[in-house]
Amino acid sequence: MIAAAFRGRQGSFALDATFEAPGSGVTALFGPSGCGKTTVLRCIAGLARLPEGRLTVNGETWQEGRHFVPPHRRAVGYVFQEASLFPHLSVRSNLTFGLRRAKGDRRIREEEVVALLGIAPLFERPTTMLSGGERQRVAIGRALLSQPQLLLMDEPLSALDRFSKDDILPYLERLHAALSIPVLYVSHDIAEVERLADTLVLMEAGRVRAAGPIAAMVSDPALPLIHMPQPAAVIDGHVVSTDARYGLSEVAVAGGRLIVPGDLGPPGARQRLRIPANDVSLGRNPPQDTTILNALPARIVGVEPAAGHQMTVRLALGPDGTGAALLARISRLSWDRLALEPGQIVVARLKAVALAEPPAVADAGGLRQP
Ligand SMILES: Nc1ncnc2c1ncn2[C@@H]1O[C@H](COP(=O)(O)OP(=O)(O)OP(=O)(O)O)[C@@H](O)[C@H]1O
Repeated sequence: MIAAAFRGRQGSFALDATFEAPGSGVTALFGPSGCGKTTVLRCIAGLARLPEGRLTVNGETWQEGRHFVPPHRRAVGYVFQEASLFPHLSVRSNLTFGLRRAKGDRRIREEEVVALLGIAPLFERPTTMLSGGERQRVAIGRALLSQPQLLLMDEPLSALDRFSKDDILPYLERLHAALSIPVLYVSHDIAEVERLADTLVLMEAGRVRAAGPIAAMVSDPALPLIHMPQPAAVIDGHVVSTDARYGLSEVAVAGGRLIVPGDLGPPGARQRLRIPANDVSLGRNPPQDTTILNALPARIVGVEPAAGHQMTVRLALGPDGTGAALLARISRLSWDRLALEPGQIVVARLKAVALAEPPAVADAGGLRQP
């Protein structure tokens, strides 16, 4: 468990941020530019010290009153927007530098990090001959090999172009699945956060507006996320079966089963599904003669007005309407024509189910501690 509370000023900026994050998994700090996300990470790393601060990380107190553990004594891995690799060293030597900084037990093993991030083919290259995405993978590897208790990532993808982002995201997803240490991940890209995070800390103007499990936060009508132009539901599930002939997998989620493109791994493998509200339509009856693969019963929980005479309908999957939260963006006209109202059981039709598909690299499951 990470418990943080930082209060004070940096120049004209006032920070008053208090939150708790689980001791494992990815916690995203999300909010508009200038709301204080980087400042919070710097306080956690000990690079900034506000007059009032309290920080405990998995039972160790790093800051309280006058007690302040200096940055070099905090077991923190820090990955920045632009990878700051040593230009005169090869990839291998950059990684070894991380290992040399390691204190205490070497819980995170080099072979595992290399496999997880797909770095082996890059070993002998000078870092000046890497793409942006490759540089970030090496920077993440180096940070992990310093054996941190906590990994801090500050917009690690924001300096990358779309292609490099798409290249590196699956590696981050694998990292997430294999890593036992907690990750604090700063981003202002909600789609990225929805793919990676378990917990969301929503910041606004130096304060924490709300914090909690991401699936609940993205569909909470009291929070701004559902009111954004392209809201999406986040649903975690596990693979039930795969069908090689059709290139599909069946994923069980609370309240139903979804058919998803691709081979998503063996039965039992966990999968995160991100379902944009614009890809969900509603009907009163099961569809007939349609190419849509996923049509599931769901209960209308509530409805929020959206721009352009549209509505965002909040749903709970399952014939009894108690399953995972789903969102549908429909026109006001459709809502009236179908005479929809909260409490009704409807059929949600999912046009596409985007999800986090892990890359085909060697297994690095050993990273997870027992
Ligand atoms: N050392 C400093 N002295 C004075 N002001 C600072 C200092 N560091 C940051 N700020 C200001 O504090 C505010 C919060 O900055 P911060 O970088 O933490 O925001 P952010 O949410 O990470 O933004 P972004 O998403 O753009 O990176 C900004 O207004 C910034 O200009």
